[in-house]
Amino acid sequence: MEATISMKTATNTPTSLVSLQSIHSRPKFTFFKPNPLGISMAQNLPLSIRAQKSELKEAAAGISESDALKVKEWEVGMFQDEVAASQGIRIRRRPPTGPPLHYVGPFEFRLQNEGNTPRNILEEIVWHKDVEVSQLKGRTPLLLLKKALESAPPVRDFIGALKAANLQTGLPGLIAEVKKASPSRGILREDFDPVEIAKAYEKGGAACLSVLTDRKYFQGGFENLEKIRNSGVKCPLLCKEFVIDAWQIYYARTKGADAILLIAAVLPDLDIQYMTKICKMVGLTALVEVHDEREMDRVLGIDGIELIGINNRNLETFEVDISNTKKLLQGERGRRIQERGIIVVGESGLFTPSDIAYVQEAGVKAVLVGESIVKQSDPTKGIAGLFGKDISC
Ligand SMILES: O=C(O)c1ccccc1NCC(=O)[C@H](O)[C@H](O)COP(=O)(O)O
Repeated sequence: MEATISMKTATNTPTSLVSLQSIHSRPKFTFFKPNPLGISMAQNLPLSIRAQKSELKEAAAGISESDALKVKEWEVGMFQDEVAASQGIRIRRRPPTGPPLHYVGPFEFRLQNEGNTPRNILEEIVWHKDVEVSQLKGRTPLLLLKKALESAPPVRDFIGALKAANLQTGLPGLIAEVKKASPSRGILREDFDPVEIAKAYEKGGAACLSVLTDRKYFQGGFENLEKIRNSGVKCPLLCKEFVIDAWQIYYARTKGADAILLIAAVLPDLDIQYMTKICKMVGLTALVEVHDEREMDRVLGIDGIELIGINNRNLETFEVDISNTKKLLQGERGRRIQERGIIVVGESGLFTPSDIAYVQEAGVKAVLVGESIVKQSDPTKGIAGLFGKDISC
């Protein structure tokens, strides 16, 4: 279906449209670049419009540098999903035909179709995040964030803490997750006090903490990350987010994160490459998460990866299977990981000492655990139960 274009008044005309119109004097060039509110999408433009791209390029010659940059951004946005699909990524960054809201005159109506309905929960989260991040960026531009980095709390060594715990206990270092709810499990803990839980985890021997910052789907927030960071808890903190834009990396650092999650099911190779570099620039550790062999092979093809998480949960179906960790570490992949000194984290669905032993046997040096410990009335005891012994020393 062709993109349906909705514009109520000149005041809500997407800025990208305005800028492209200013490049072109002729009205037929009414291009719709993906914009912060997803009002219209370029990815699925009909071929006739795509063909005009070269014409646009020609017209762009001689325009100002900032307008030329906007044309480039438009081109990149246009092919984003095609590039992702060629790497086996099924998650589309934005609804290809725009959101289901449409306006005719003063009326607003919903028209649901394949192009504006998310195929699964991960895609829904990503589409929502895209709008959320665009709005946040509008309020705090990157330039301001970069300035704020100067007063951010110092970075702690995330991988160092995991290695030290592994050496000390002979067990995988624990990344304990501060999570109130999740799409698959609903509310995990009604009496949710993030700082109290973080302190209980630290007391129980957690090496690092993972803090959910997504509000809509996990009932988390950046205020939780900040509060934990300012509470005196010493464990390095992972910002558990759905990163789709480098801006979020800077933002997480200003809020006191020491590490951040990058999900290979969402991010094409170039994004992972570019984002891991930005992480290094600002001092953050990147935990790059994979779920299947293809994602693992893509990530192993990228230089500078130090920490890989294998998620046992399929984020599209919610199916959990801890043998996934073993499957992805077998044979050549496991050897390459060892050779390169990459630390692997086993993630999701770990409930018992035998689950921990199973993923350790498979080759992980760390585990990321949420549900099984956050649900315990005393999370400190929950950690001892998970490992079958007290790991605080
Ligand atoms: O858990 C979900 O429902 C979920 C849905 C969509 C995207 C991500 C999701 N979870 C993130 C995680 O995988 C877990 O928070 C993490 O690995 C800990 O898992 P668990 O120990 O099983 O709580």
